[in-house]
Amino acid sequence: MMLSENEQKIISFLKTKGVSNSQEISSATGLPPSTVFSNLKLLESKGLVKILKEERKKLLFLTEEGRKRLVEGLPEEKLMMVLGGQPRKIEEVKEKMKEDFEIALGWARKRGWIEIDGDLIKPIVKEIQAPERDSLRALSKGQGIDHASVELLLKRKLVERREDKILEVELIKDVEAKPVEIYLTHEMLVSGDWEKREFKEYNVEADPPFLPIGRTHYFRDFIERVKDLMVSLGFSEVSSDYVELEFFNFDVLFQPQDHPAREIHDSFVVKGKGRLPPGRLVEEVKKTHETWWKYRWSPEVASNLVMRSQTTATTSRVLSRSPGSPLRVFTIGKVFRPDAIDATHLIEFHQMDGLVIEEGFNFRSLLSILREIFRGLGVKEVKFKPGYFPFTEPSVEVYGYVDPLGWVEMAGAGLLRREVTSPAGVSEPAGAWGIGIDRLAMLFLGVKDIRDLYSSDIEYLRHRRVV
Ligand SMILES: N[C@@H](Cc1ccccc1)C(=O)O
Repeated sequence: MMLSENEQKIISFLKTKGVSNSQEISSATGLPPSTVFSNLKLLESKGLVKILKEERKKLLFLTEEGRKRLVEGLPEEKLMMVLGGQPRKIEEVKEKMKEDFEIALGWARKRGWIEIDGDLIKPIVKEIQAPERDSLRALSKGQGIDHASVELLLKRKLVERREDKILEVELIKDVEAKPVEIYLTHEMLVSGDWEKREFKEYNVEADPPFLPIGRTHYFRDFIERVKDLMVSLGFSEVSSDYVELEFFNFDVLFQPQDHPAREIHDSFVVKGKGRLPPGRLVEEVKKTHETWWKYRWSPEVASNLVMRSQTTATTSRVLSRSPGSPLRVFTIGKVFRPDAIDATHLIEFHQMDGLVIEEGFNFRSLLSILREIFRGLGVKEVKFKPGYFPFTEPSVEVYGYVDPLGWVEMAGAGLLRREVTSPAGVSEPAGAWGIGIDRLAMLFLGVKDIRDLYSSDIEYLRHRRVV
């Protein structure tokens, strides 16, 4: 029977134990777990060991830092060495300890090992022993440690919890193995020695170690695809900040300050005030509100800051720059609204707003663009219902048909009112819409809980199939 050096190491350890597991074998032989796995699979295929159990467990591993500290000592231990039982100048110690100085000082003080006196560090105790060192040593030998010690090591980032596979195995056949070579070396070739040696055979069926590859978050990916679609329809992307003036989130969009329409959806208020934009726009907006809504428009209210509650705020910022025509822009990003969080509601979610300004643009052109967008998104049938938004007239709600749910509300849209375009100096007709992106993503990606769209759980993301 031909056994490699690693296989022999494992076999001789198993001879002493009979039954063992991959973790124990790894710490006893010093072989990394992935090597132990592949060799155990090999040994199984040779009929020497039997795999009794294969399970996944969260295990503690020394971090790189932990391995370093195990060998070199913890920073506070080093500090005590540097002091060597004598008071020493802070500057001098700092010089010697370099980047470890701060941490060392913190822990040594916390443990009551030193005291600071003027510009001196004085040792208080002689015998020092950081308990972490023992814990690290025990762990590296595969021994268990108590809960408090684990917590301490985790806190100091000396260990981390990782999920790993464990194989429980039994030695079922005793073998006297003769050594085989794993590597064909330059020397063997030169001397011709290779002819006399035996080499380890390849096992193409052995499990390789699992190598996770980085990839884009699936919701990010979906958003990118929506962007691609919009660009392919001739739209350019625009964006603006999450923290927004009420002015752009509401006033420019003709939502009066003293009207319940302002609270058509609640918004998060941000402390402080923003600055209204220079130029004629503020005057024009004030005039429009006072003429049509008949109240005294307040620049104070308009300067309040909110977390934008709709990406239509970005649209109103574009308008405020009197962009000219023809214009086709879109924006996709987060909006914020207070709500009770559950499987279908979050306090932050995504919208995709669009704006078209074009000579001759009308309601029919708007519906046709919306049809085109939804077709591009994979929604085959759409239906329009009259709707209401303070800034559009006429307004529609867009419903899309999705199996097996039926008709689902997906967007709001309309032609921007003169009261919105005129103050911004836009004289051509303009169409706008806002599409709820999370809902769409959930439907297309088969996600049942909206919170999963924002998940950072590596296991979940790794195993999620991208549709
Ligand atoms: N901003 C509106 C949607 C909308 C955008 C643009 C035009 C009309 C409606 C909402 O959040 O509900």
